[in-house]
Formats: sequence, structure tokens, C-alpha cells
Amino acid sequence: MIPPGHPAIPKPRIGVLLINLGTPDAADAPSVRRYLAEFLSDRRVVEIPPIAWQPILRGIILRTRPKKSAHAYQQVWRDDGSPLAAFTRRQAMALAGAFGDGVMVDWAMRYGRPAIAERLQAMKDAGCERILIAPLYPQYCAATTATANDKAFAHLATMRWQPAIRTLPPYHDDPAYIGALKDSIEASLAQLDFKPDAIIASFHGMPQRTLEQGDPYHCHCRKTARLLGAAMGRDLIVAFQSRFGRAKWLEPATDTTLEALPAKGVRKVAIVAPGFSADCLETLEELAIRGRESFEAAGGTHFAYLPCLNDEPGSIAMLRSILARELEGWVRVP
Ligand SMILES: C=CC1=C(C)c2cc3[nH]c(cc4nc(cc5[nH]c(cc1n2)c(C)c5CCC(=O)O)C(CCC(=O)O)=C4C)c(C)c3C=C
Ligand SMILES: [Fe+2]
Ligand SMILES: [Fe+2]
Repeated sequence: MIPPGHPAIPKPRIGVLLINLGTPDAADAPSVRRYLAEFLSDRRVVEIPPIAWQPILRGIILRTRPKKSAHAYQQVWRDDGSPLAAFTRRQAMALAGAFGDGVMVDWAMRYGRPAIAERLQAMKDAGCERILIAPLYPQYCAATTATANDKAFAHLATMRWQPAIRTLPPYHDDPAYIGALKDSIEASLAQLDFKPDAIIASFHGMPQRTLEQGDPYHCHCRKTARLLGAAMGRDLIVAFQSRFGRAKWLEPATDTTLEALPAKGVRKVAIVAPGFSADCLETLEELAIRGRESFEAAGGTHFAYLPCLNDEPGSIAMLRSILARELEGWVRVP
């Protein structure tokens, strides 16, 4: 009840929930173990029946990988925490107020914290009757987009009175996204003290089988690279990184591509990761640190990792435009 004489405080009626993958709470082995246990138990990510997979996960992977991964996280950890969480938080903060007073913007992670259920509930409790769930993956993938939406709907399933829901579609070919990438890459290239012989667009890999089963992820990645290359007026080399497990993954692999280029006369490269809306372990450690080491060990002379869109102004303007389109009819975005 608002006490008499006090002006009514307008409640936000619409929520926008930015979602990214998730990250450990700290760069130590126990935190990484907790995070990997949740992530790698998701059946959208590892599509092996639990009866066969859980013994491998608990008996081998969670005994060995956390220590190695924690060491990798330590190399990229920031004063404000994990890069992925820090940039996602900054994106949400930069978008607060972007859609008018009646729209609250928050962020959550599919694995770890802040949890999707907790932030969705906070929106509902704040009076949001309509919520846009926005997994920040430009390229649709069941292992990323779908599982984020699944998790949100699992929490909605516990509510008697649900808010109305929309979900952000993939934006891999959206002119605003391609334009933001082009501007960001060209600004980064202008800062370099060398001219790259080639630019590599490295996307997170997926098992090859998922392409054969109809996941559009591979096609979305190729289309992004084609449109980005056309916008920039030069061809990009497409590669897939972060291979996990024994199955065949999408090819070519980023690491083997980097190792093979110097022998083909390509000694100066720039590498960019257009599928990641924020820098994270996979870009800052796997590409910028280990990628550079393997390229230079193979005879490369010049290497530059170009940052993701993160919370730079062009990125926020792009996110604002794609999110505003999904809010159409709910709110008039100024
Ligand atoms: C951008 C899209 C992503 C897809 C597709 C994806 C699929 C996928 N990933 C793994 C295994 C791991 N990924 C890890 C980290 C990680 N993955 C993504 C994004 C995608 N993954 C991001 C943004 C991150 C970084 C998280 C961070 O904290 O910075 C890891 C953990 C790190 C490690 O131990 O190496 C694993 C494991 C699989 C199996 C998969 C699809 C089947
Ligand atoms: Fe991953
Ligand atoms: Fe990795």
C-alpha cells in the first residue's frame, strides 16, 4: 500500500532479461568444478544419455579439468570478476533506461550466477507483466539459445500467474549486427602497427553431428562471416574453436588453421570472434594467448586478437535496436 499523500511510484511493467552462458564465481578449481558440473550435465550441451555420460563426467572430467581450466581463468580474471560476467553486467547497465521508464533491463547466466530463475522472479516481483528473454547469441544453437530459453520456461512453469513472454530471435544476419562488427573490427585494425595478410573469424565449435541433425548454428556462422566479409570488402577465413570431447567437431579448427597459415606465406594475422557477444575465457585465453603462441611457434610474425563487441557504444546501439524491435507493440521506444 502506498501511504496517503505519497505520489504513486510507477512500477516497471516490462522486463528485458539479457542472458549469456555463465562462468565460475571465482578462478579456483572448486568454483570451476561447480560450474562445469552444471554446464556439462545439460543434455542440450552433451547429448549422451546420463547413464553413460555422468560416470565419465564425475569420474574423469570433473577430476582433471577444473584445475587446468582454473589456471586458464586466472590469466584473464579481472578486478571486477570473470570477463564474461563483467561485460554482460556492463551491457545491462548501459541499456538501463534505453527503452523508457517502464522497462527494466537485467542480466542472468544459464549456468552459475545470477541464475535465470532468480532474475526472472525478481522481474515478476517488480511488476513486470511482459518479459523479453534475450539470449545474447547472434547465431542460434540448441546448446546455447535453446537451453537458455528452456531454463527460463522451466521457471515460468512454477508460476500460477505467468508474465507474457517473447524471446529474442537469432540476429546473425541483422544489418545492425553486421554493421557493428564491421565498425568495431575496422577501428581495431586501424590501431595495429601492421597490415594483416588474413583475418580469421573464429566461432565456437559444435559437434559435426548437430549440423547433420538440423541445428542451424553452422549455417548461421557461415552467413555472418559471408555478410561481414562483404561489408568489409575482403574475404575472411572461417574457423571453429574450443573442441571438446572425442566426437568430430565442425571444421576447420581454429588452432590447426593458425598453425598451418605461416607455411602458406600468411605470417601476419588478425583474429576476431564474432559469435561471442562478450570477451570470455574462450577468446581472451584460447585465442589471444594460446592462439598467438601456436601461430608464432609455427613461424607467424604478427598476431592481433581483436576484441568482441562487449559494451562499446556501437555494440550497445546495436543491442538497443534489435531489442527495441522485439518490444514493438509492448512499448513505444523513443
Ligand atoms: C558462443 C557459443 C557457444 C557454443 C555453441 C558453445 C558450445 C559448447 N561449449 C562446450 C564446452 C565448453 N565451453 C566452455 C566455455 C564457453 N563456451 C562459450 C560459448 C559457447 N559454447 C562461452 C562464452 C564460454 C566461456 C565461459 C567463460 O566463463 O568465460 C567451457 C568451459 C571452459 C573450459 O573448461 O574450457 C567448456 C567445457 C561444449 C561441449 C559445447 C557444445 C556441445
Ligand atoms: Fe562452450
Ligand atoms: Fe576453451
